[in-house]
Amino acid sequence: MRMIHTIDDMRHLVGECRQQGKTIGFVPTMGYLHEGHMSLVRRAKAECDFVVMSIFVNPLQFGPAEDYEQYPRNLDRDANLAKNAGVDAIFVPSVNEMYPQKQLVFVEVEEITNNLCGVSRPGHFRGVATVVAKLLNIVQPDKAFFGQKDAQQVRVIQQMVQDLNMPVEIVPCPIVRESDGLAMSSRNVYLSSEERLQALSIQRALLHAEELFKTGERSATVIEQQIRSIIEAEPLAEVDYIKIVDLQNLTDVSTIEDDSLLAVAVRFGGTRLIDNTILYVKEGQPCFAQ
Ligand SMILES: Nc1ncnc2c1ncn2[C@@H]1O[C@H](COP(=O)(O)OP(=O)(O)OP(=O)(O)O)[C@@H](O)[C@H]1O
Ligand SMILES: CC(C)(CO)[C@@H](O)C(=O)[O-]
Ligand code: BAL
Repeated sequence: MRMIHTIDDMRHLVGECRQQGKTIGFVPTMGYLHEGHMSLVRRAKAECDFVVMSIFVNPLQFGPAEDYEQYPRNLDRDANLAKNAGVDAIFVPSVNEMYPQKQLVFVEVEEITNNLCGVSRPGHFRGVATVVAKLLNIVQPDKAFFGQKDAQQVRVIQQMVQDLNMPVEIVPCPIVRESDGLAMSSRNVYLSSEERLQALSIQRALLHAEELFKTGERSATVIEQQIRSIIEAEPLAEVDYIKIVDLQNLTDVSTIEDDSLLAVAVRFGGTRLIDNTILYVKEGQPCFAQ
């Protein structure tokens, strides 16, 4: 596996792959790898000849009071995991390599960033869209793989690629969970054992919501209230949001008449966790993640 630190070297490697007629799959991450990331790699390997993973904690997507400095980092561990998973190259640029001077150009995705994490984390999606646009320009993949855990992020990237005519297919991949149901996240390492135990209420609440939905409940308010009461029964839980939104435009819905996203963000201690499930109304193909 190659470890690449500069944009020039990355472009050179990608050029070689192209000359050999290989398709390129790209898995962007912020590192501290877990099974969720590995599931993206497996999908990329199944669908592409050459797999590039980026590991870059992007300062542009963190707010001033957020955890940019504390974000867990361990390049040796990540490089080993990536190599064992069959990643062909990791792209590990420095902040200076990605932002050598003051960035004056940003990608702003409107409307679908006006809800959910876009409200709690002002500027977050501008930072995400901008760095993903840069990474896509550097790696020039045929396909890029994103986790459904960050459901709003997937929608934002899909919209960016569509509106800016970027020649890449965005592949959403299902949420991977710990055996007890907690969605895998690099931030789970921040949780104390008590916080972690109480965080299981998120998955319990989502499963309860799915059951309600399956038995015919279509009131978003009823489902949201029941989820809230399950999560808030945990003394350490502080709900940021619990929302059912339209799957395409991410606006609030009151009655679930179309495919919808049930998304939650909850803090346990200082750790903000997100999770979600899709409530499909339409028969047939899921339109968001397979
Ligand atoms: N549990 C998971 N299942 C599937 N995909 C995941 C999971 N966790 C992260 N991913 C995906 O991996 C990619 C990189 O995410 P990232 O490096 O931010 O990991 P993370 O664990 O989500 O970190 P954090 O939530 O703490 O920021 C994203 O596309 C993200 O959606
Ligand atoms: C897509 C991403 C790598 C951009 O920094 C990040 O938001 C993430 O890890 O989900
Ligand atoms: N997984 C999304 C990256 C972030 O939380 O900043």
